[in-house]
Amino acid sequence: MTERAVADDHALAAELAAAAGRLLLGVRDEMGFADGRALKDTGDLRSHEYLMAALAERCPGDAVLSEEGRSSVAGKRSKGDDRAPTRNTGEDERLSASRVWIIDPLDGTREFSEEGRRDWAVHVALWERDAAGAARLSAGAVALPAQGLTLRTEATGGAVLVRDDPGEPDPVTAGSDTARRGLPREVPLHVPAPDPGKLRIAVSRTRPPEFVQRLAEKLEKAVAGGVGGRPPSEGIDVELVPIGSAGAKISAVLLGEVDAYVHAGGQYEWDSAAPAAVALAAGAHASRVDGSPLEYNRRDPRLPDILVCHPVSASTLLTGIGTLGTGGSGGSSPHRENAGDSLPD
Ligand SMILES: Nc1ncnc2c1ncn2[C@@H]1O[C@H](COP(=O)(O)O)[C@@H](OP(=O)(O)O)[C@H]1O
Ligand SMILES: [Mg+2]
Repeated sequence: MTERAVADDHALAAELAAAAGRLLLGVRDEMGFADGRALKDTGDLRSHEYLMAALAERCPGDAVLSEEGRSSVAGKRSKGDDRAPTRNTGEDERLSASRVWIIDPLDGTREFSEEGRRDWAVHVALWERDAAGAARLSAGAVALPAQGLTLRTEATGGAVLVRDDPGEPDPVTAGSDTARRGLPREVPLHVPAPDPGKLRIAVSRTRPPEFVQRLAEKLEKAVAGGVGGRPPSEGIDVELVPIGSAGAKISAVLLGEVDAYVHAGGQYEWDSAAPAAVALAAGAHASRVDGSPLEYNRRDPRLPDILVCHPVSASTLLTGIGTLGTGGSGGSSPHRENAGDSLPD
């Protein structure tokens, strides 16, 4: 059963992601950074509870898959908060639902707990199956609360960048965001093309896949097809850029701060659903590292690898990954489900 409580799922996703982001900034202010473990747990749990309650109120009847609602952490507690997390929709009900919200209440939990870091995010995505059975991510929003930004899909099919508060100087977002001040509150978001002959690839700060270094070396020597207009086999100047949070890395691609995000070796649907929805709406390439589509709302939520980039770079990166021989996920095939996925923080 589906009861629609809102006219615009895109606006709702952005509203909830941004509100959870404000809540998380408040948790940082309230707790400080002395006890990182407690800060991470409290942030995870409070954002989860906020989003679960908001979705139950605004979209009763929709299913929800949250990182923090997994049955495996049903007994998880945070210091100072002794409630168990609200559970996700049951698996069978979720798999037969036509609308499923896939949320990561705090992506980049580790960075959230480190003072001064801005690379953490809130992810809110909507997966829908239509009457003909076709499934897709239909809406998504990624809030970057410490950067004062939300990236979201919109009803007309594109994506927009929303600045939290264009008028007010914000000490947290001062720094590199100064140049953005004075821009309109909402601007269309289109993935920028890379500079010719250059590729900045975002990787995990703490778990960069081993094969990405080899990919960089391969691309620097020669490539099967040119990047950004550079002729084939000239080689590319590759820079690996460590950033925390899948949402922050994919946002960095869409904001032109890097040119690609490559990950393998473990991740879950909630880590990529919202940023992939926004990336696709912004005209980016987003796929598994073997080029197959990202699929969501499956029984097993592991989705261990991803490539996001401008379409002009996709074949070069996919070909480069393919020639490494191990597949992107560090095993015999990029599709190998890594039974050893480490549990997120
Ligand atoms: N090998 C792995 N196994 C499981 N999850 C992983 C993973 N590598 C990264 N992730 C998850 O992907 C998100 C981004 O990671 P990173 O910052 O290292 O790129 C994090 O989500 P959370 O912060 O929500 O736990 C992290 O837990
Ligand atoms: Mg995550």
